Amino acid sequence: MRDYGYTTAGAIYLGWPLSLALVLRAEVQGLEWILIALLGTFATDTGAFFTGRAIGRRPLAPSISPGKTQEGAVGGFLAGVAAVMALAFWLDLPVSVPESAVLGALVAVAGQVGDLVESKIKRTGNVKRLAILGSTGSIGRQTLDIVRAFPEEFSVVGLSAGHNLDLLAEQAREFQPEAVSCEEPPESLASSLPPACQVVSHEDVASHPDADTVMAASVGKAGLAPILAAIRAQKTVALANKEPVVMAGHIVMGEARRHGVDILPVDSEPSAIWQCLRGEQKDLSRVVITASGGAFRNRRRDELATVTPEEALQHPTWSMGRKITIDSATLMNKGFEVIEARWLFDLPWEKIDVVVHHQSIIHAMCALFYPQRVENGALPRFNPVETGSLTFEALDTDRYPCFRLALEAGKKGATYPAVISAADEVAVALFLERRIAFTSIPDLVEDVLSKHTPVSNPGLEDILDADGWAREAARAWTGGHLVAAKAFGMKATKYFLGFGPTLWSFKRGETEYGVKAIPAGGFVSIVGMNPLEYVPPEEEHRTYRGRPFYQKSVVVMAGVGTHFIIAFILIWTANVLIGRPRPGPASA
Ligand SMILES: NC(=O)C1=CN([C@@H]2O[C@H](COP(=O)(O)OP(=O)(O)OC[C@H]3O[C@@H](n4cnc5c(N)ncnc54)[C@H](OP(=O)(O)O)[C@@H]3O)[C@@H](O)[C@H]2O)C=CC1
Ligand SMILES: CC(=O)[C@@H](O)[C@H](O)COP(=O)(O)O
Repeated sequence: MRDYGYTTAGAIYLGWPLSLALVLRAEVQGLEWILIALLGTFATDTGAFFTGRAIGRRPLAPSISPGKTQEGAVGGFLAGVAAVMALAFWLDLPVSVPESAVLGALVAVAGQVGDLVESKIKRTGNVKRLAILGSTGSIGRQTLDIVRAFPEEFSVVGLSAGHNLDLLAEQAREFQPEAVSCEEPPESLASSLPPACQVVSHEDVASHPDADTVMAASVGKAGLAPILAAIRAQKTVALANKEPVVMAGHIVMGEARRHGVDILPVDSEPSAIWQCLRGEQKDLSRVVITASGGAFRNRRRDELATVTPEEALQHPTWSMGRKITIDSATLMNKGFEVIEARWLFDLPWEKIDVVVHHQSIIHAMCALFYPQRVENGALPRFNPVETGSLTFEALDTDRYPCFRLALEAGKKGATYPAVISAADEVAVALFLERRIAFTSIPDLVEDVLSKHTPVSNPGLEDILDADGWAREAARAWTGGHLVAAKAFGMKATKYFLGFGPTLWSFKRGETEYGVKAIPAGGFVSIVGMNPLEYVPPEEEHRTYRGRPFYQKSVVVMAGVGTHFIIAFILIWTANVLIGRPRPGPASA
């Protein structure tokens, strides 16, 4: 009965006023009167939005639409009246100035009341108002596909992305959010957005007053601050972005408890656990997380040193973003999921097991519709006959050092999880840029972890410090091999200090030297570092790969030695410029 009621009311609410437009159109100057109604409403909305943003303080109707303010309502009213008066004059309508003012007032009030009614309908009808972090990524785009498929269930209030501004602007034009954020200067985006859409910070998108649910789908550490902002603003968080929980699980979950916020896992493994448990955690003896085994599950270990990023990005069952796909191939992703499960479900480590399950069937994803489950016709139905047999195998942890490292870091706690997350982010980026081999990912991560001085019971500041330190240490890992390479006649094509966009460079001989924007570490590119790289036959004798083992070792060790020298120079400089603390008299 209720559904019939809603359907009939919807048809009347939309159909009846629209039918009046047809009646109006048939009148003398009908088109002009319709224009007055439309443009007057548009001016009211725009005036309310900008006034509210600029000086809005006092809420107008917080239980219906928390984003609207009394100041905005006044600004909208004045803008509506002014617009209708100007239009009436310009379109030469048969009304006096006072009559056009009254007409403007009616349009402005009706427009704002209509807005509130719409908000009330959305609230009553349980429309979820989403802020999507990482909207241009794999999970973000899938989330928007769901919004497209179920427009009556969701509205989009905010979108946040990194650097893909074309797609972000396209999404904003389609979904008309109130706010967007990105990692580029606001002016590079603002002109391609709809007029009422503002560029704000990621935290502002996540805590937008009109949003009730935040889909956290940015990658790596980028999501940490926005997720905390969402929790503190008491939004429900649908969590795909696992790294913030890995880095700072005790802080994220502690804040969620303190603010009474639900964290709904989107990542398929914790989501499956969550759906099985449904709040019942008593007498749980074991949780099993499945691992696909990643892109190289059928490769021999001795083949892994030469695999390319393109091969590593071929996940056997999923199409996902680049970082998680590489993490899946190293099984760092599985280690992170164990840490994530430990925090999300408050489980002791010994109750979480991982098994290899090549078919990746034992998973689920339904956080957006929580607490309901909704069938999505766009997805293929599970067919057990077509799927065939499901297999489960023990995980060979020797084969996947990253899994072991993640678990060790998780169990040690302190700032180690933040360090492994940061070092892994850098290592994966370096591998994707072909600066290190696939097998160097665990070497780099282990080396950075081994150099870390942990802080126990870390606060957010300690975690951010550890993150920054680990990133620098990870970037420095590749630098400093140039001199030795040249000494052996290898062809070094680039030697840069720093990472990211090039600030300044010059070419001398066959090598480009320069400085990049992010002042941490550096790198050298030597021809033939990747055994599969194509090199013209006449240059083969100058490749890294063609050199005897001792020469390669010297080049590698020279990099390490350079780090010592840089560290020594930095400490010496600090001693000279700042001095050293003198022990004072002992106090009793
Ligand atoms: N893909 C999947 O199926 C699954 C993913 N996850 C997790 O979900 C998260 C997202 O994964 P996925 O969608 O694959 O990743 P993608 O790489 O496809 O997308 C990442 C998103 O984050 C944005 N982003 C990157 N850097 C920043 C930054 N500094 N500030 C703000 N936004 C940024 C990107 O923006 P832009 O592209 O504009 O630069 C993009 O929108 C990860 O933590 C992953 O582990 C979990 C389970 C499954
Ligand atoms: C789709 C999803 O949620 C990923 O976490 C996926 O499960 C990765 O699987 P593997 O790490 O087992 O390859």
